[in-house]
Amino acid sequence: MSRGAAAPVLAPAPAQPAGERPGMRPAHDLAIEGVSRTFSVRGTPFQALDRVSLQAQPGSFTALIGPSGCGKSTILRLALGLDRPDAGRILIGGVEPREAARRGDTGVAFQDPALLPWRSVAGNIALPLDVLGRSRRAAAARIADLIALVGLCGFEHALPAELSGGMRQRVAIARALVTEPAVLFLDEPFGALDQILRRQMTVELQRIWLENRPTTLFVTHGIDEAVFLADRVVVMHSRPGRIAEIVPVEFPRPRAPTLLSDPAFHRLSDRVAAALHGGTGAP
Ligand SMILES: Nc1ncnc2c1ncn2[C@@H]1O[C@H](COP(=O)(O)OP(=O)(O)OP(=O)(O)O)[C@@H](O)[C@H]1O
Repeated sequence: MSRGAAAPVLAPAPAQPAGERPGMRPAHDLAIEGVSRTFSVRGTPFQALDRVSLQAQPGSFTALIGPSGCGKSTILRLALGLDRPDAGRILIGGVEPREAARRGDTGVAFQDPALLPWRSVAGNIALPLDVLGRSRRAAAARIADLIALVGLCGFEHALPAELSGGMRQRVAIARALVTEPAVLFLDEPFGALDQILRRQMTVELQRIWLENRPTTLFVTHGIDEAVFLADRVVVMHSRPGRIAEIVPVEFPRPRAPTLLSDPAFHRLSDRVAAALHGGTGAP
């Protein structure tokens, strides 16, 4: 579905019109429909996901938060076509995840940036193009743009060992964007960073996302970063993994770092915390 098509049920429209640049591919919608997944753990069935349904409108930013083991990464693995659901289905722009991945319509960054140590910054960013058999030369301008976008000008030829943790994570985000994905998946991309860097990267991610506006599903344990970045926070509970509540976030964009100390921000964060802890608000 192209940007501007009729809105599916759950996702709110992005607060501002998407800032498309010439040549950018339009964002796709993401439809997770009644997805269940049971694993076998030492011969005993373990239901990781129970009928999870979620619709994300093109260009929307959804944060997914929940206790450890509630199935957040499992949802991402299914949406990336790395695993298959037992029931239900996932469609990305109307096609199955494996087909979307084959077309380069999905991009992903994980907590561990997993850069190839022998490749430069530019070489690591180009990796998905190599995997898809696309010309790196044709994408040279795109790679240079991404290096500027993530603030790494001057480090094009640096090796991962020569970068800080935050710089490596920026490379991973640029790599996730190199195919101009219509849907971007981020699995705790700042989970390994210290608190100060994590906050800086949260603000940076907003800037990067506003440039491209891919439909984004952002998995995090951080309530602050979920509320700061997202159009809505999807709260999951575990055993079995399911959606407990969806909290809309209506602060206008771009959101300034001062929002983090705004009483309205704290009220919303408290609401997410209460949903997370079963309505009790207990830590
Ligand atoms: N391949 C697998 N085989 C068996 N069990 C699995 C497999 N993958 C995931 N699980 C189980 O499914 C549940 C959900 O795992 P998942 O990694 O999706 O959780 P999560 O919410 O991402 O957790 P965290 O926040 O700790 O990363 C866990 O109990 C996990 O042990």
